[in-house]
Amino acid sequence: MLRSTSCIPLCPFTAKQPSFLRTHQRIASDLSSDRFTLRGGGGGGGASAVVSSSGLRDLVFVVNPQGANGRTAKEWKKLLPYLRSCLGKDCNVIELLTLGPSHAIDITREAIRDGADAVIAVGGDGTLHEVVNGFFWEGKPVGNLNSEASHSTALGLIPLGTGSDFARTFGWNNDPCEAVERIAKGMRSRVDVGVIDKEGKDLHYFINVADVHLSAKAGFYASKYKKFGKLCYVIGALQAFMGHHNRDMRIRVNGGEWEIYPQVTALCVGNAKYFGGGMKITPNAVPGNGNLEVVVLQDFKWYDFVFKLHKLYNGTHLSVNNVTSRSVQSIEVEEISDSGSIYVQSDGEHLGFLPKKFRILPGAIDMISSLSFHSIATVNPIFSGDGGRSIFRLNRRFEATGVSCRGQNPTNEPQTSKGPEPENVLLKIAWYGSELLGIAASVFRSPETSPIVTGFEVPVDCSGRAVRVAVVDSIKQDFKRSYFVTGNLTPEVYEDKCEFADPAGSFKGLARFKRNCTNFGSLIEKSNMKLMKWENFEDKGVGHWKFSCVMSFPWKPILSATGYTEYYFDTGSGKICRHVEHWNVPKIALFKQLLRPSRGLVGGTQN
Ligand SMILES: Nc1ncnc2c1ncn2[C@@H]1O[C@H](COP(=O)(O)OP(=O)(O)OP(=O)(O)O)[C@@H](O)[C@H]1O
Repeated sequence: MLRSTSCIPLCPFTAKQPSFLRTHQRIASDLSSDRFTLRGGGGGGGASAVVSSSGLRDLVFVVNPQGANGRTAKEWKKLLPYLRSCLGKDCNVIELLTLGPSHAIDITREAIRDGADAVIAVGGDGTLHEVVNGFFWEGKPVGNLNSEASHSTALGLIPLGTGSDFARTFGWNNDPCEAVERIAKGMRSRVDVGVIDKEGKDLHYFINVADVHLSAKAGFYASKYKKFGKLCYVIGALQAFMGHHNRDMRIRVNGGEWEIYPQVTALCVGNAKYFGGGMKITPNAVPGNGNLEVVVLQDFKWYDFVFKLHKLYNGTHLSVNNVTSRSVQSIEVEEISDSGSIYVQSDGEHLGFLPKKFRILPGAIDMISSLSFHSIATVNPIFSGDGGRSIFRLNRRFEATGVSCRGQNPTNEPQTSKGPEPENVLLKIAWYGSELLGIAASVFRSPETSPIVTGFEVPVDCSGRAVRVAVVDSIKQDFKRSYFVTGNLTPEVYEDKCEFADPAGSFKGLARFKRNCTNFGSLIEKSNMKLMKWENFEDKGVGHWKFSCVMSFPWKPILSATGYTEYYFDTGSGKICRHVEHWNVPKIALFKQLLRPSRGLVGGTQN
């Protein structure tokens, strides 16, 4: 019986492996405790098991601690107490950390053989991809070794990766608490899986998007820059462009006639819609309709990407010249010159080079979802209770108790917008670009003229902590000085290494924040900032604000938004250690405001 809620140690894997497994493979569980049922592995997997013998459900969480450059491990650690409190009574929560690439495949196989009720990938698309591959062995689905077992193992996902593109198709964001709620509800739906092979050999499965040539090369390079977060996709794309040539290819759809596709830039085979950190590349793909959507970009030049990138992100590129889309059950792709150098990737993981055949396995896996996959025709998921069966009995308890996540008060907490807001790499570039521009512009500006608040003595309590009410009062004063645009804040109430985050990015350091504010302010003619409401919570204060300004560009655009800022207090010093801005206006709308000319004037502070 597995009743483990702690990480299980792992021992080396030595058994026969399928060809796509890479080195460093390990298999789950030194299950020395008699709480665990040990079983010999069949089908060449051989090894110990991760299974219970009680009536409780066994949920195996396969965690990639290296996902999102280590953020997955941190988020997972924070999530565990909540997860246990939600699921612990009805389920065995079995946590298995991967030790390296491909390990998740082995863990998954063993878990399925031992009858786990669900294997849940915790990490990004790469981890999900490996878990999906663990559902198969030598071209067949892995089965429960107990032939009398009545249930099949479901696939689950807690999306905590860099891109987490698969989750976007269903409107799941990277909020792990929502994912836990989904798992607790336990609705299942059949989901299609794509399979890739080369002349019937080297079978490899994908659940999101497989792609060929430029995008695959970009993904290959992007994987080397994950430490830069979502910027890795931009860097990867730039590197892939260097020396890139479009290539003539031949394709065969559903076993029909071979067709020539000249000058292919990229060919994408979608079981779901998004790849590359939010690009809606196969907008008509539905991971439960028994088809794959193939989108081919031909004869694209670098400037086509500059002018059409936004269309690729919002999924409107199918109307662009040289873009074709078709729904297929299988597609074979070969390069005409047969150079052997055309990259292929599946679910963002490098998978060698052409030629390859891609085909669909309809309804191959039972997936834990909160919706019917057949209903995902548009970006917004339609929640449906009839698409699956409930495997857990926690739903009512959730709703009745209103379990809060991370200590947040579900009624008082300002709500960030839910649902999908595709990350826009363009906006990221704009964000970093504007910061660089600001720095460059500041070189030509006269020295700082706005007064800097200094010498404020923060009152402290008997344990040396800054008095909360004084810190809050300083923030309110800073609002009166429009500190967002003047940089004129009370530095004494902030930690020097305070983290500043907004919808586009985050960084640490008060000095950098002040500099960015000042640089931003220098681009503004008039501004008006008002603190509308203040809320106090145990670990933070929340200021709700209204902001408008006229930018000093020749077309005088007006930016206008409401939002709120969370000010987290350091438990030791009592000072602000995190400053998190939330804009109620979607990023893309702000961007549009910036481009819109106006003659308008905004009453308020003259900067
Ligand atoms: N313990 C580990 N150490 C190093 N690499 C690992 C480990 N476990 C898994 N991996 C590899 O990490 C890679 C990336 O993982 P994952 O997809 O979870 O995160 P990500 O790349 O940040 O997210 P996304 O794919 O959504 O952009 C996978 O290719 C996987 O093989």
